Parts: sequence; C-alpha cells; structure tokens
Amino acid sequence: MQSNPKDIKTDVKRAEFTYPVMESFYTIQGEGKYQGHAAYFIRLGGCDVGCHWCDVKESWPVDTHPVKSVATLLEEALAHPGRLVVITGGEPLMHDLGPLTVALKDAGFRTHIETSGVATAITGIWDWVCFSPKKFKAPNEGILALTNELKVVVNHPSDIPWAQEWSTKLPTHASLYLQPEWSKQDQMNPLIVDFVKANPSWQISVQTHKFLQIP
Ligand SMILES: C[S@@+](CC[C@H](N)C(=O)[O-])C[C@H]1O[C@@H](n2cnc3c(N)ncnc32)[C@H](O)[C@@H]1O
Ligand SMILES: Nc1nc2[nH]cc(C(=O)O)c2c(=O)[nH]1
Ligand code: SF4
Ligand SMILES: [Mg+2]
Repeated sequence: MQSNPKDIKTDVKRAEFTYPVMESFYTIQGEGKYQGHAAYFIRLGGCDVGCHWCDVKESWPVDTHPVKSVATLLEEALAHPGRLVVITGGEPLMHDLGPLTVALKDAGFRTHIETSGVATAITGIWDWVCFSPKKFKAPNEGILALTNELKVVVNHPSDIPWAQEWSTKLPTHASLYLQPEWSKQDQMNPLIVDFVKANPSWQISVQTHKFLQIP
C-alpha cells in the first residue's frame, strides 16, 4: 500500500528525533529472562536516580554524550543479524522513547527496556519491560502493569523482603529475579540461593556478561 503524504511527513519527523547515546553494542543479554540471547544494546545518557553501586556511572550526565538521530540508530542496529534491541541507560525513560521504538518495531525488531521506572511519563512500545526499582528514588507506578520481569539488585539482606513487596504489585505473569550486586556476591549469593530454594516462584539473575568478559 502506498503511504499518503501525511505518513511520509510523520516518518521523516520520527527519523530526525534525537537521543544522547553513551554507547551501543551487539552482545549477549547477560541478565534476566532473555539471558543468553543475542541483543543490540542502546545505552542512552542521563540518570538522576543515584544508585551508589551503579555499574555505569559514566551514563549519568545527560548532556555530554553524542546525540544521534533515530535514523542513525536504526541503521546501526540493522547492521547486525539480531532483531532484539535492548534500550538501557542511564535511565532511558528520561527520554521520549516513542519515536525510537516505533521505528525499531516498524523495522522488525523486538523492543526490550531496562528501567528503574523513575520517569514523569512512560513512553515507548515494548515487547519486554524489565523493571528494576531502586530505594533511592520511587518509580512512576504506571510501570507496574507493564512489567514483564522484576529484577531487584540485592546489595543488602533487607533488599530481599523489599523485592517481595514489589512483587505483590505486579501482574501475576511477571517473572521475578534477584540479582546480586556485583561486588557483594560473596555475602549476598548464599542468602539469595536460600531464598529462591524456599520461594521457588523467584529466580536468580547473575550478570553473566561480566563472567564472559563481554560488554
Ligand atoms: C545500569 S542499569 C540501566 C537501566 C536502569 N537505569 C535501571 O537501573 O534499571 C541496568 C541494570 O543493571 C543493574 N545494575 C546496575 N548496577 C549493578 C550492579 N553493581 N550489580 C548488579 N546489577 C546492577 C540495574 O539494576 C539494572 O537492572
Ligand atoms: N551483556 C549485557 N547484558 C545486560 N543486561 C542489562 C544490561 C544493562 O546495562 O542494562 C546489560 C549490559 O550492559 N550488558
Ligand atoms: S537507576 Fe540504573 S543507571 Fe541510574 S544509577 Fe541506578 S542502576 Fe545506574
Ligand atoms: Mg550493564
């Protein structure tokens, strides 16, 4: 079917929309339900949540990263054979993710997001939402109904009951993960293992890409 002139204008406008991009890379999803799958990651700049253990603090500034258009991001993503894109950050929901995700979906990608849910608006069209709430800033509760997986970083024993509280607010189909904070594995892993054995609706997510020494 031929597009009418209005559609062409919308497509052009969408393609020109820009985002601050810290990095993008084709790798293996290291965490959660899609662990082990080839995925193209787009890491957007900007985060004001302030997790002291954050493993990508370089992403926090919003205005120091190169700005890229949807058209460029799409072209770069299409250069790889995988058709799964993970939008992460930083906190990706600081940006209007509508233009980027519509373009990616039009091009045949599955769209996944990694988010703390801290946002004034929850934008984008998503095949998979990983919600990773943080004690340092409350999420927009609009994220709850959209959540496909809950992934709580365990940096202290009290993070486990805190994760259980979040799980009660989610759709029943949501997958539930506890992920040890990378530098606290010796202390947290035994607690997480015991918890999951006693609460088998939960699973462990370890950051497998770090063991594999890939991005
Ligand atoms: C860097 S964050 C970016 C996306 C978003 N800001 C968020 O926090 O969900 C990506 C994932 O890494 C997790 N993460 C960050 N630092 C970590 C660490 N030191 N150990 C384990 N997981 C970590 C986050 O909780 C989140 O699930
Ligand atoms: N391989 C790989 N898997 C990941 N899953 C979530 C990540 C993120 O930083 O959002 C991440 C990442 O940085 N690398
Ligand atoms: S919300 Fe995500 S990117 Fe922001 S500080 Fe926390 S872990 Fe890092
Ligand atoms: Mg990471």
